[in-house]
Amino acid sequence: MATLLRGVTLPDGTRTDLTISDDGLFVDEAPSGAEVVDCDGLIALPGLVDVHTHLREPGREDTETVLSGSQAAARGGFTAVCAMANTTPITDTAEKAEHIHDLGVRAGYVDVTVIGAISKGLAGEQLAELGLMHTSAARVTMFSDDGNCLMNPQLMRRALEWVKPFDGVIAQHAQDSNLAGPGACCHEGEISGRLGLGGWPSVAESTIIARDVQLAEATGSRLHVCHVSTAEGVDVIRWAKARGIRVTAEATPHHLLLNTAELMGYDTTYKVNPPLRPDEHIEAVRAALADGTIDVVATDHAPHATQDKDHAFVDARPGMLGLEQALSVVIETMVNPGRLDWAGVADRMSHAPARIASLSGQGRPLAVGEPGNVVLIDPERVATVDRAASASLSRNNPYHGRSLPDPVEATYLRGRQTYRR
Ligand SMILES: NC(=O)N[C@@H](CC(=O)O)C(=O)O
Ligand SMILES: [Zn+2]
Ligand SMILES: [Zn+2]
Repeated sequence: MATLLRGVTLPDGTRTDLTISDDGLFVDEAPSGAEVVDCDGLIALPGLVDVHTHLREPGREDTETVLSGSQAAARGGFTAVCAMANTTPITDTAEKAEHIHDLGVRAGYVDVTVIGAISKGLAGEQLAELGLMHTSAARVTMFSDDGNCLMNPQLMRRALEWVKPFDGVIAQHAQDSNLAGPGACCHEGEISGRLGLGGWPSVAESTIIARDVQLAEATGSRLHVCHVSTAEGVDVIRWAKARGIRVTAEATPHHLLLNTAELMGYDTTYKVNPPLRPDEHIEAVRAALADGTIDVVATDHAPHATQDKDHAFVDARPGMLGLEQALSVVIETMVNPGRLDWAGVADRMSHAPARIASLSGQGRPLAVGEPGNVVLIDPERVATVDRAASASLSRNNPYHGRSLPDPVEATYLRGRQTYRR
């Protein structure tokens, strides 16, 4: 059915009517019989795009399926997510990529784009079927061993060379475990010492980024840096961009809001890779997102079962949820303090991620002739996060009990409503 969003405010502040036709495109005139939605006080953003989502299907459907993760994404205002390759089995062949692509189409809540593994089995030894995954029906353009850092520089170089002809991108989980203390699970510093937890120094991140941007320069290929969490990492990316190296980077909501002190109670909800950092790093990440050194916000939505989190801190699985509160955290940390305006949010959470993932029908302007992908938000609304009130099958929500913006009123994927409060 056609939809008329009456009196909605665009990211640039202008007020207008937006109409989406039956066939899912923005059009000039509302056909008779269009559903009219009163958008007084609401802002329309282009549907959000997440370049870093963990759906756990196949393998751990008890923690997330393509369907449940897609529903969580729609609730968070997303119209597209990119599904990471560290499922069971690993997404390292064309056939496995097509399977996940099909599940995404069948679910129908968001466009699910498949990220392929760089190395077979994420083992870091041999390249996966990069070319075949790209030419498959899944049209994979982004590859990542996320969960593991691709350590072998030779393999990294080859992967960058492989994807260059089709302008693919290699996404790196930059974390050198050779620099980590035994059982590392906390930022290396005062708190890791007090808690007796193994530490990840910030240079474990920045030294890998430094290596990889130089390989990207040497090959002329595109590198994307996952979950940048350190001031040193930001500095290297800023240097690389100034040189014209083709590097993009993401920040997660949790690294924008939460600091190392969350670990003081040994609550394993806060165990994540890379670890939560002290305030000076959070400030560097926020500043980099504001000035564009970090291109996008990506959730790193990482669902885990309670029984996989209910362990001593060192043994619990790392990762936390992100899809449903990503925009809330960006409003709290970037918009409300005046560091990003709504056009900036549209860029960091829709336009730029769609460009990185080569999604031609996503991240487009809210304009006649474009696909009707849109999220309606109430910028004033605030609520207490309840981990039980979630479309995700997992409950490792790090924002549980916090008062945060609660903006998402409705999400439309090519004109079809995929979420309504
Ligand atoms: N972020 C995490 O701590 N965990 C992720 C993997 C990853 O993003 O590295 C997961 O798959 O659970
Ligand atoms: Zn990672
Ligand atoms: Zn991840």
